[in-house]
Amino acid sequence: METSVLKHIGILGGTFDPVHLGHLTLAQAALKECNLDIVYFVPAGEPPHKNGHLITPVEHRQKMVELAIQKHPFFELCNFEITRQKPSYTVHLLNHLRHKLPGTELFFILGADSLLEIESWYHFEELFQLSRFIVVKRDKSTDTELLNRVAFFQSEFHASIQLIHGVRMDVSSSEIRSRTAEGQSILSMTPETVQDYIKQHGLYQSETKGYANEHQ
Ligand SMILES: Nc1ncnc2c1ncn2[C@@H]1O[C@H](COP(=O)(O)OP(=O)(O)OP(=O)(O)O)[C@@H](O)[C@H]1O
Ligand SMILES: O=C(O)c1ccc[n+]([C@@H]2O[C@H](COP(=O)([O-])O)[C@@H](O)[C@H]2O)c1
Repeated sequence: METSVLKHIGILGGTFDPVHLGHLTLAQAALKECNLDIVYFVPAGEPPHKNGHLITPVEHRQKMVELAIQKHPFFELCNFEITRQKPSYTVHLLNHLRHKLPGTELFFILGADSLLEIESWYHFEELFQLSRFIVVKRDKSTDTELLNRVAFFQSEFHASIQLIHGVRMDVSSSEIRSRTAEGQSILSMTPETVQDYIKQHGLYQSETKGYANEHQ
């Protein structure tokens, strides 16, 4: 899409190991409710905080995102964090987009679980100056906890945070990985094209390893 006509750009960063319907629902809800022109999906080359499991090589994660969004006219892949310096700090991504896309408003999209941890992110105060935030509640946080944090970020850092309610999709990448490892179905958790890719490449065969068999 021609970037000069874009005014409101949504950015959904993630490990996407693998991408799933929760991500797509989140992006769709943000697009609609916040009048975004486009949502960029940004796979993290080296996710700063994901050290619980071995991350699948980014080429696979990127390909699965491409397959998941290929038919959606307002979703696009942004490969900035794949090609650039590691680890994938969001402050670098947002600074890059600010310079590349002057005159546009950036909206970083994230689940409430991520917002509640944002103070541990690299240069987190700067994030609130660079972008607005769109946050959707997942399952763990209570409303009070979330609302308190939002109020704190607004008063302390002049953050612009828009909460989206009523979008609830209880699916996670970790559940897909563990179900795949146990040989259970992941039907209706991620698009069919992604399910086929996971099968074809033998991803997530063991619970502790994210690597494809071909990389072991
Ligand atoms: N089901 C969901 N509903 C709302 N937001 C989600 C959902 N799944 C992921 N997100 C958000 O999408 C972003 C990227 O998520 P990520 O790629 O880490 O997926 P994940 O399902 O959380 O992975 P994992 O289970 O491995 O922790 C984060 O901001 C996260 O909060
Ligand atoms: O910048 C940071 O320090 C930072 C720390 C944790 C997560 N992030 C970003 O938050 C997004 C979601 O991360 P994750 O780990 O839930 O996939 C993704 O774009 C990460 O790069 C960013």
